[in-house]
Amino acid sequence: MLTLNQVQFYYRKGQSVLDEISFAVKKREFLAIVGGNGSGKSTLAKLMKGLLLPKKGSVQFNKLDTTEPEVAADIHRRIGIVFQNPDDQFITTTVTDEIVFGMENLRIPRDEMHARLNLVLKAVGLENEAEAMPHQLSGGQKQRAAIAAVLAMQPDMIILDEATSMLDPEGRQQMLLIMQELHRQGVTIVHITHHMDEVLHAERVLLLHEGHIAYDGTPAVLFELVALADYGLHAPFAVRLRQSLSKAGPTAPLIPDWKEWTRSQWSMR
Ligand SMILES: Nc1ncnc2c1ncn2[C@@H]1O[C@H](COP(=O)(O)OP(=O)(O)OP(=O)(O)O)[C@@H](O)[C@H]1O
Repeated sequence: MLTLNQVQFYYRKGQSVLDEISFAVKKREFLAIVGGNGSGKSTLAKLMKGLLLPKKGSVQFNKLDTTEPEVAADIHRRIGIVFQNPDDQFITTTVTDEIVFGMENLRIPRDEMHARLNLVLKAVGLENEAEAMPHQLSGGQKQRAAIAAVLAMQPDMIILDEATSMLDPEGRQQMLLIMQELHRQGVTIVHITHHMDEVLHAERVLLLHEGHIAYDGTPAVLFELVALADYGLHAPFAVRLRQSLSKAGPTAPLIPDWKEWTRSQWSMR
């Protein structure tokens, strides 16, 4: 569906941000992309959406190069993106207008637009906020409104670029449930995050480090075999707890020494 082949990108010549990036996102896949600060995740998201073009190599959507002008319009409709800061993505004054805006650009007939509007509001649980102004919404509601606006275009793929990072635990949980449901319905999901517990929901994870792919595989193997601390990351709480308990062996007390355990977790960071 989306193929990156030997991609290199820099903002300033001689200062490569991404190098030799090759991977393919398969249709209906749930892919997570993780990496420390400045590892190139957002840059990669923009290359995948065709908002940036590679300096070397190629990004192809359904075998067509993102450098081709006619491919840009197709990608605009078929790959949606939701960014980190919900306040940066609203251009209209109500949730409904925000959702309708993209559809008007696509010249969707009025009846169809109305049907899609109701569908996407329901999908993200914002039926009662249809006429609300975006700035009146909570952080989680804003991100759900942003997803609804993207969904109304009926994309094949949604890229969420740290879209959960500014949300409280409940907001994050709701977003994860929406991602899982969309994935179940056949939408390809690319979830960029630094919350490692969210990676557990993905089928596959890419670890970016200093502009290179350091790992491409299942979350289970990543947590089991990769020294995440070397990449400025640490495994989810549940995985670390299990590893600590299994290290302690079968004779370990049922209630672990929490003080000792917490100390060891902090020293891993
Ligand atoms: N518009 C820009 N102009 C110049 N340099 C940039 C620009 N955007 C990003 N960079 C640089 O590119 C590198 C990768 O940044 P990017 O935002 O892609 O990383 P990231 O992994 O998403 O980081 P974070 O997790 O901190 O958001 C960083 O060194 C950053 O300073």
